[in-house]
Amino acid sequence: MSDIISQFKKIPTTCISDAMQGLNNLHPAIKPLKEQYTISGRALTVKMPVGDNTAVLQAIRDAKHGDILVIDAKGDTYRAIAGDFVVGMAQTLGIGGIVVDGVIRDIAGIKELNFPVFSRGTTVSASAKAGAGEINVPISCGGTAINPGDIIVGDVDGVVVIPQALEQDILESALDKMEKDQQRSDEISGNRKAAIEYLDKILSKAKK
Ligand SMILES: O=C([O-])CC(=O)C(=O)O
Ligand SMILES: [Mg+2]
Repeated sequence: MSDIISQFKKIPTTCISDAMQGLNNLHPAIKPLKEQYTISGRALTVKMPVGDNTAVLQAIRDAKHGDILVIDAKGDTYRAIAGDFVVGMAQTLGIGGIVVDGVIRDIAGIKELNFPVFSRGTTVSASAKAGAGEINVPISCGGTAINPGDIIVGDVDGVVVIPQALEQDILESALDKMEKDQQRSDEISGNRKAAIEYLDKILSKAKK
């Protein structure tokens, strides 16, 4: 895992989101299949028509080790973009995780694989393999623009996208935010006097 990818992996998505003024998070309905799943890697983007997962298979075939498949399935919740067989192949070929603005199926089998999938949930019906779709093009996923190579970080709170051109600056601000959050908790949590002082300070500033 490259250095910047492993550094982002240690930062909660909430701090990364704060470093981007809350602008680049996917729709919060896109959640990990298991709470403990985390992902951090570069986006291999997939644009597919509703109900045709050919481009997902192409992306799995072409992915580099550690890539995160980010799939624009238009928010469709009727046709699964993959089940345990397709997800198993993604795992076998070294993909780092799957994020989809859509749904999956065979979730008992996918949970057994222990492979991180973030989706809108599950369904029963599969997609056709009709040959449409594109990979490695700019997409919109969960209401957010994503370009191939952007950094994707996901955890129990959701998924954030770090645009490639800004990644070093965002890393620094997110690390700073994480440290400040920790300091604030250490000083204030469980301390009644410090909590009242903190609230009074924020409230008086907000009401000016
Ligand atoms: O084959 C598909 O597209 C979906 C499926 O059931 C699997 O991957 O197990
Ligand atoms: Mg299946």
